[in-house]
Amino acid sequence: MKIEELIVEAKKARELAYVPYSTFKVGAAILTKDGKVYHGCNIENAAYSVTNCAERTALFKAYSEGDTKIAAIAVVADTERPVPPCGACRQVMSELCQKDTKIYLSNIKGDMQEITLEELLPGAFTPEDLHGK
Ligand SMILES: O=c1ccn([C@H]2C[C@H](O)[C@@H](CO)O2)c(=O)[nH]1
Ligand SMILES: [Zn+2]
Repeated sequence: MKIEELIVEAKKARELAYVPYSTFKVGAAILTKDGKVYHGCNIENAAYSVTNCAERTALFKAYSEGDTKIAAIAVVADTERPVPPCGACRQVMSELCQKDTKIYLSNIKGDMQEITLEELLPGAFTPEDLHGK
């Protein structure tokens, strides 16, 4: 699957965003190494802090189906620059994506930025830190 196609899938996912509070729709699409696509959108709540971002929705969907090998993730929102994931998503992506996972940030007007996990969250807290290895 081409990058452009994965971004189209992220745009489709974005249309399902549940955003009554911010009205800010975000979509994400994951391509697994087995060739499956998972979609994710942001899902808000009247108790604002339990909102789930699009990136985490997509990753949790893949993991909860046993698909943990992530080839690529694309994220899209209607932003001036390619949408930057929030800190919580950067932390989750640093653990649930792999070193070779391709990460594509994009926006509705068609800008795209490819970024690495290390660039997203340098010095992330890792399972190795937790276990003192
Ligand atoms: O990369 C991002 C940035 C923000 N949001 C969501 C969270 C909230 O629903 C809305 C406004 O912050 O956008 C995402 O889903 N992904
Ligand atoms: Zn986030």
